Amino acid sequence: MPTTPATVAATDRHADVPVMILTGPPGAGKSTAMRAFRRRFPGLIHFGVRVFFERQIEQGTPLGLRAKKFHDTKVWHPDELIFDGIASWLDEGLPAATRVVLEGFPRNRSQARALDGVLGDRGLRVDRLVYLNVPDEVAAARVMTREVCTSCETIVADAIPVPGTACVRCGRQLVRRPDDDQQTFRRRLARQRQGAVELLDHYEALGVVVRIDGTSPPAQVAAALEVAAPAAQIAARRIQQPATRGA
Ligand SMILES: Nc1ncnc2c1ncn2[C@@H]1O[C@H](COP(=O)(O)OP(=O)(O)O)[C@@H](O)[C@H]1O
Repeated sequence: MPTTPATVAATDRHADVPVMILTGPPGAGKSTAMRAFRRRFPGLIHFGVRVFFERQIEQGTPLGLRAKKFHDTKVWHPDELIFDGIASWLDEGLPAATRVVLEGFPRNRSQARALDGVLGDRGLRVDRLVYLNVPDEVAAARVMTREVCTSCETIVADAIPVPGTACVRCGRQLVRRPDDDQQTFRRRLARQRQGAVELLDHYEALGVVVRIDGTSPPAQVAAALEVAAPAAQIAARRIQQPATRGA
């Protein structure tokens, strides 16, 4: 898309909002680290494919209706649906956002390129990709004992899951995630590892990758994430570089 004065003005509106991707294998501790990170940065908007579409389904939105059949069959959502979701989420959240975090997304090079275009249309670009990594067996052990709250998304681990236990934070029911069975986990892990190679390659070429050891205690992971987070002023240089789609 050619850049005209009108599109430059439109895209520059969000030029000071830093964008971070937080990714890594299932069980690396992304959601846990994000809980601390969100508390630290008010005004942060946070996108995760699973949670975003679960909410859309609950609310019966047009995006939720499209997502339901993929959700029910545990099939990955098609890219077109995910990008429609991200675009609508960004357009709703950006006017009041202080920073943007995408968790567990994109998953491969083609999604990364498409994301760069969607962000570029809004004057944004990825300032940091944090890769939170753990060995496969650590990931497996964590995921097999993980329980999540049906209401506030608190995550509980390191205990033998007792279905029906109450959440310590809000008292609602804890459940196992439907995709946390051994077979689905192994499939997700293999696919994640495969996509990560080209994803890291893509963002390493842009000089934005930081790796964090997810086997460290949660407080240490949270501190490392805070250090890795892009500063708001990094984004200011984008004003000189109005985006062109697919560049
Ligand atoms: N640094 C950590 N050390 C030990 N256990 C952790 C750590 N971070 C997360 N966990 C636990 O591991 C499980 C997976 O964490 P979660 O944040 O849900 O991972 P992800 O979002 O990457 O799939 C959860 O049960 C969580 O409580």
